[in-house]
Amino acid sequence: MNIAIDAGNSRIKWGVHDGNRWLDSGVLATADVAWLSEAADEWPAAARVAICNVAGREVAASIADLLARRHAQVSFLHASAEACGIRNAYERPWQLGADRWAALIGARALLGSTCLVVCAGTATTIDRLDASGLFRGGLILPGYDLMRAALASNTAQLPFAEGVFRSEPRNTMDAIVSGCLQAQLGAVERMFAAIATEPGACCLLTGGGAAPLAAHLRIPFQLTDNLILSGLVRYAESL
Ligand SMILES: Nc1ncnc2c1ncn2[C@@H]1O[C@H](COP(=O)(O)OP(=O)(O)O)[C@@H](O)[C@H]1O
Ligand SMILES: CC(C)(COP(=O)(O)O)[C@@H](O)C(=O)NCCC(=O)O
Ligand SMILES: [K+]
Repeated sequence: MNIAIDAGNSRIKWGVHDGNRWLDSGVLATADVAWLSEAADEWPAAARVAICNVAGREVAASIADLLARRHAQVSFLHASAEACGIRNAYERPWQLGADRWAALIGARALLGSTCLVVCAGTATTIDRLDASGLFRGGLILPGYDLMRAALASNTAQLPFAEGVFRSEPRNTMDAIVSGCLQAQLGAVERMFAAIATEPGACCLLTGGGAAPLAAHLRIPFQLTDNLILSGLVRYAESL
């Protein structure tokens, strides 16, 4: 039995996996990390726990503390030069976010072909994994909600926009929504253009902000819930 915990900048996602399927899962705001202990009370005590955390030391310490009282086998995943059949071409491999590393491990377990791994969370990351298992590099940009929030908080006239995606927006709300979405989509599609001719090239899309991107992407893609959690299970199984 494995428990996977993905602590992101907005939300903590967790799941209990029995080797074949997810038995239980949940989501909470990262600010409410203390509530994770309620969920942990229900987890099987003998399970291995694998965690990726990009939400800072305090969140890591809170999670480690609440698990120490319940689970003996707790491992935090950190990016490295190589793990689970993936090699990391980052200049400083350990600098790569642990969530991106977990997503790459999850992607490799799902596909053997070249792919783009897109995690649409607080930030959007767009990572290139080749058919040999080499992570070649990737992009970090503000997520779609963060882009809209940045406009709202740094301009006098722009609100946090709830508009409609249009090719030729003719009001402020639609212009913001369309601009921020086009920025996300354009980055993904431009990165995909570099791998499009490779056999089986595909884009895996995950994260809380995946749906608005999925609605408009013009490349072959798979929406994959739990990509990061699946990568964590794979990592836990490799220990
Ligand atoms: N119900 C929701 N609560 C919070 N965020 C949501 C919700 N639905 C969609 N989102 C979007 O999902 C993002 C968080 O996704 P997630 O993958 O959990 O990110 P992170 O790993 O950065 O915490 C938010 O920035 C927001 O854009
Ligand atoms: C890029 C991220 C902020 C994404 O975090 P998220 O949106 O999932 O909360 C996180 O993976 C991170 O802090 N990475 C470290 C820097 C890097 O990956 O190069
Ligand atoms: K992300």
